[in-house]
Amino acid sequence: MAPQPSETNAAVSTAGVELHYGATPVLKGIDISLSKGKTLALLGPSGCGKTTLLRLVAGLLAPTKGSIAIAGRTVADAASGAFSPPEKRNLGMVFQDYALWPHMTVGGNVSFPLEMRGVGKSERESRTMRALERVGLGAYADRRPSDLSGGQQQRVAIARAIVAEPQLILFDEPLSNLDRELRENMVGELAELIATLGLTAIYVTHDHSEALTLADDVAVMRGGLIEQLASPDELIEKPATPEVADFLRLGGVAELEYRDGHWFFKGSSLALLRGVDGVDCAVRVLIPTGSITAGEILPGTLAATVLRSQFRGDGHLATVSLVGAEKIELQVLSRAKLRPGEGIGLSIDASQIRWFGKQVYSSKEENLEHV
Ligand SMILES: Nc1ncnc2c1ncn2[C@@H]1O[C@H](COP(=O)(O)OP(=O)(O)OP(=O)(O)O)[C@@H](O)[C@H]1O
Repeated sequence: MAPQPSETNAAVSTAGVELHYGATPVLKGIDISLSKGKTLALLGPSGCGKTTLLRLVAGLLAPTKGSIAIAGRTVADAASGAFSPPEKRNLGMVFQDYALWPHMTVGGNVSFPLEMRGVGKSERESRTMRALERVGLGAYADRRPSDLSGGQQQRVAIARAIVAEPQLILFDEPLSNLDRELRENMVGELAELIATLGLTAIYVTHDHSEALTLADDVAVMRGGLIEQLASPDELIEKPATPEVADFLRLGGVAELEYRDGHWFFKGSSLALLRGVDGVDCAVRVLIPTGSITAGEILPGTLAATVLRSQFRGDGHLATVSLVGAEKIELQVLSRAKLRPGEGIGLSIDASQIRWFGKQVYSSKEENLEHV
């Protein structure tokens, strides 16, 4: 029997969804369930299948296998061939390029979905004004989109997406065309708007900070699969795999091997920790940025060389490589500006290291005095 969406009372659910282009699988079995009023971010590198999944939910593509339900109603099912087109799914959509009609006024753009639904003129006008006011553009109804800034145009697109009060809003990288400062402001505004209006939303992005700011749940995708689906707090506390930790830039991922009572950086004679239990094996670990203190090279610290450094608001975030294990790159937050090529000493708190693999080591390991 074909897999069915597991939670039929979810706002959106997918069960075993696959999408192939010819013989190439792009999505390889996606199961998600999103409750009403929640925001799910689809996060992952370019080409991992985020937009494809969004287009399947929108009804712009049909799954090769599996099924999709919106508000408990099956909208696509590969086994039975059932398929509802986008206009029957009661959705709002916001795209990266805004997709506003240049020949229409701002008000005309926003009221268009209501016209499509056959809403009468006076109700259309009042709902359009309400939607524009909600995004702070009440005074702009008679302007052309080309007279507005990028950020204002994207607000118009959001007003158009919410005007018909759809049960679900789909965002496809809506802020990626905006410059960094505007994007950072808009993330906060969008999060507030989603919360105030109680929207249920799916939000595609490749920007981890956008996803962690906006979403109740984040699906980290890789190669057509969901690597981990969890709340932002859980992802940060307990990334399931080194790939998730790396993608979320939680710190440096390193492979360690156990020899002679010590954990060495793989392929080097540089030991990170003293091990308590002697098990000859190799594991990958996350060394979180917050576990590292940078200072002078002193006895007891690990020597490192600064590769690059960027100011990020609460300090200088530097990428450093370890002397003696140059392939290992770690991220260090420093109050002082660090210059490329500069040598620094690192102290790493062993209790904060996250070990990936079957065994839990951290409580048994001890910091090593480096020389
Ligand atoms: N019409 C198509 N025909 C063949 N392959 C396609 C088609 N559309 C997308 N793909 C492939 O499917 C994969 C997933 O694409 P998708 O656009 O979903 O990725 P994405 O995670 O949204 O990436 P990006 O962030 O770059 O938009 C990519 O390898 C892409 O090349």
